[in-house]
Amino acid sequence: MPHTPVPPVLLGDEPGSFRRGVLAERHPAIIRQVREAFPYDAEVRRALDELAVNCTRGALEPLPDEAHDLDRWRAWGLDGHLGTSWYDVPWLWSESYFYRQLLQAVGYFGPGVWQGVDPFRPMKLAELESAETEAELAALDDLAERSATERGRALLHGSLWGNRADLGFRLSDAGAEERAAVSGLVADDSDALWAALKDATVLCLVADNAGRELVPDLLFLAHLLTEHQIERAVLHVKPYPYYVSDATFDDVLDAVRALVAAPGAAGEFGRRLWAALSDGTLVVRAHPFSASPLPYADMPDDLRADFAGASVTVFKGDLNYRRLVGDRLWAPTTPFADVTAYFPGVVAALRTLKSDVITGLSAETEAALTASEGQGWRIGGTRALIQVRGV
Ligand SMILES: O=P(O)(O)OC[C@H]1O[C@](O)(CO)[C@@H](O)[C@@H]1O
Repeated sequence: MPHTPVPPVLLGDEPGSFRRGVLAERHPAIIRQVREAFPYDAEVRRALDELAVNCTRGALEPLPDEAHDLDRWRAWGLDGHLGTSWYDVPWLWSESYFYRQLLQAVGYFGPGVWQGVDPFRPMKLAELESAETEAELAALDDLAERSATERGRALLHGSLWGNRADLGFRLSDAGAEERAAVSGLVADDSDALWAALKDATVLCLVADNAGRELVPDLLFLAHLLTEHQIERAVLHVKPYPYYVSDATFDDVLDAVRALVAAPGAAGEFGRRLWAALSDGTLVVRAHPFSASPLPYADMPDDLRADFAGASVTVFKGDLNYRRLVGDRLWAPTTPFADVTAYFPGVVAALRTLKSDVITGLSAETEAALTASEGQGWRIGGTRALIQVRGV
């Protein structure tokens, strides 16, 4: 990035900022919700209550000596942050460690009966089984009449706007679901994406949320496989529950099973996905780095090799975008190509805007957004983009 000034990494310390609100208000709200999700025993409830106090008023505490991933967190910088206020370490670090500590509190890593029980599963399932999801699946029947090109474009946009479905975001912004999406994209490289997909063999999709985002992601992959636009899809999910609704392998199975059980075109998509998982043309990976508190510029070699082997890698959602470009307050006109120059191969971002980080806007777009909304467009979840580098 020869000419791009690099702003500092975002912290959550600025009073009144969206980021501080996430740490000070969203995190305790998530703990309250988790506390009600299952009949947790007294030990778990106590651990959750302690975390609720610690994460808003205290400093980062260590993981247990026997934690299976202690060395990994140390390699990611744990020792340098212990004893520091949650507000004074990088925001991404603070958020990621919060979810790791939440899973510790509920006994997710065991030993014990709560081992492997996703504390967010009731919320995820409620969404997957909702009337909204049912209506979205029923709408697939109309798509069947359209040309493959039109279907592809509709499914790409379904996957993009599926990113509005984010249970963590809705928890702290109750009006998010009702606010109308603004259909014009703030950046639209979709032609470049289709051009890259024309000669593609392998597509990597780095998933974001389960349920109403993962379902359209899977539909998009099924379409590309069915139309022989790609030979293989690699779906990266989280290795454990994270940011409330982020997709894990269990969520992939729930989504595919829901599709298979659906009537009409949705059921056909489901059977296509089932077959693709069985024959290895759809592969799911849950790399530990997918839930790391670090930007993708710091990814390990094996993950880099995975992305390098893909014709195109698509990053879904706001958090993945923050990690792709670096969690920094870039000037909005900073070229997306500059901040992703480190990435091996063609990379695309499909994201609705739910945090301050943004790159790749034209000066005109930034001026128009700011004139109409101040800085609210950055975090409101009503705006979206498709950005591509490397075609
Ligand atoms: O599900 P997404 O799109 O990654 O969004 C995650 C949300 O959490 C945040 O990281 C804030 O915690 C925002 O970036 C966004 O509101």
